[in-house]
Amino acid sequence: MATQPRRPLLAGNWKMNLNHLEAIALVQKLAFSLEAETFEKNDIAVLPPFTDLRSVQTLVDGDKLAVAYGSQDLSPHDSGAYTGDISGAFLAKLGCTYAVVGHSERRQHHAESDELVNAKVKAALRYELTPILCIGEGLETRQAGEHVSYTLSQLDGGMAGLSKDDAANVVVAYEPVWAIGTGEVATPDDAQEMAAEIRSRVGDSFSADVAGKTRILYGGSVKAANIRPIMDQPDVDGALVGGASLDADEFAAICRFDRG
Ligand SMILES: O=C[C@H](O)COP(=O)(O)O
Repeated sequence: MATQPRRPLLAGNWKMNLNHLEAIALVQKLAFSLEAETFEKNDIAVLPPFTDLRSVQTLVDGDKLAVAYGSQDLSPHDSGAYTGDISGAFLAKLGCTYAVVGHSERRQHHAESDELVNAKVKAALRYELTPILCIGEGLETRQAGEHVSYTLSQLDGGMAGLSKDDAANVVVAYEPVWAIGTGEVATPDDAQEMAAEIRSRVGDSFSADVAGKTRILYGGSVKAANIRPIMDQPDVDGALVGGASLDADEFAAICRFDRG
């Protein structure tokens, strides 16, 4: 296996789970159960609901924790008459490092198009938030053998119009929809196939240098028991974890992953 130049990222997407008090308890337990060496080798992040972010910020700042945090979405706009939306400016002020963009649940339940996702990627970058751009095919698309073209089309749409510098700051999360919350985990070969395709397309669209820097995560039913063979794939640089990130001990075990 080739030497990995990219720093692994293990990110826990809590989705619409855990209130701000539960958030404090989980982040405390996570941070204090992980060893310093885990934070030295891997980037660890939690992605709570918006309403938890101020509490997480206060905890992380107050106790000088090495856990990063971010949002699950953001507005494509900076400010104004957009009732219910949250600006990247607000998230940056709260100390967020990351913003998830284009999660399949937003694409499904909020009809988010590639154009909107692209605008959100750009909004995150305007505020120096690292977008975690989610892409991935549904079951029918995979069964039709069109998963590569479908997923790369989402990648092209999400990263359209970025400069090379901005593109290098995007984290791409490949999340096959059929593996999300289903217990159906993609095989390590599936994850590697798509991660390699994504890296290759980033190289074609931007440059080999950008492709070499781009972190590509796998997401979909990741648990401590199945992360190793997925993370052993040369183009997989981490995981976007849903359900298993709601349990501090389980997520800590995932975070301890060592690429070796
Ligand atoms: O963002 C996380 C993914 O949707 C994966 O969720 P899951 O680990 O519960 O399958």
